[in-house]
Amino acid sequence: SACSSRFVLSQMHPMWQEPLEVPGGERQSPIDISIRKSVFDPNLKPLVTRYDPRTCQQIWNNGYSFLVEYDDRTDKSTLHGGPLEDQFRLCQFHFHWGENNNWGSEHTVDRHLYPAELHLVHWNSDKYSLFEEAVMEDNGLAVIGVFMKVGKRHEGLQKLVDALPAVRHKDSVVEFTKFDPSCLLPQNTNEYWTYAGSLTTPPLTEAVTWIIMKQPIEVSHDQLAVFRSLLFTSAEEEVQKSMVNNFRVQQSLKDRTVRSSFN
Ligand SMILES: COc1ccc([C@H]2OC(=S)NC2=O)c(OC)c1
Ligand SMILES: [Zn+2]
Repeated sequence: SACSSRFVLSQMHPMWQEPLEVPGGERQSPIDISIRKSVFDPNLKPLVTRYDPRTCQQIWNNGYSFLVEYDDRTDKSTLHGGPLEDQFRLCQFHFHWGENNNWGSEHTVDRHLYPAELHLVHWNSDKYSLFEEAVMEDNGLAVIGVFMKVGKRHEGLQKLVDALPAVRHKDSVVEFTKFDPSCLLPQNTNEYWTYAGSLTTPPLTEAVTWIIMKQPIEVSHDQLAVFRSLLFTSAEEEVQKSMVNNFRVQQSLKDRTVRSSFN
């Protein structure tokens, strides 16, 4: 699918150096979400996700995370509502995690770190015709962030976990079909925070309307351990590096307000 835009991601390497200045740099992600500083907005609508598992295509290890990629050539898997004015098309989801269960998420809530964070990536198909176009526009992307905490095994995630050994190395791809990503959403999707932000890896473009779920999902310790068995490095490289700590450091809120859909 277009949304992986291989040229961009392939230039990344695990410990990419943070660029000192990002063009604009007024709305960078991730951030710490301060509950008491967020502002309740009663006009925020419920989120509406309509995902068709038949659009699920493959899993790709891009050397920074692993992406589950969807066919985004038609409006079959979509997101609208919440803070969004337009309809957005699902193109991929991926995760960020740590080397242990003490850290790994990109966003934090009152400085609380989760062991991992899921990103469901959508682009504005009302205004643009390709992910590559949308990624350069300030209303181009909508990413749903879901925190993951260690607890009971997540049955829906297990199908994905079982496929990961096939994409252990950077640039490996495996067919992966009929997966409904709504099974990875918490049961309550009406409580979320939303703010204007950016991609958290190069190109770091300030194109993302963030929708961060208040309720985390539970996954087991063993399921997270399989994430950590992935490698940043390709099969040819002599020194293999575990794919862990693939998260960006927190960015300044600057002149932004985080809104909440709940009081
Ligand atoms: C070119 O496509 C990209 C590039 C980077 C990211 C990073 O930004 C966030 S958010 N997570 C990431 O890993 C991306 O995710 C939507 C998509
Ligand atoms: Zn991400």
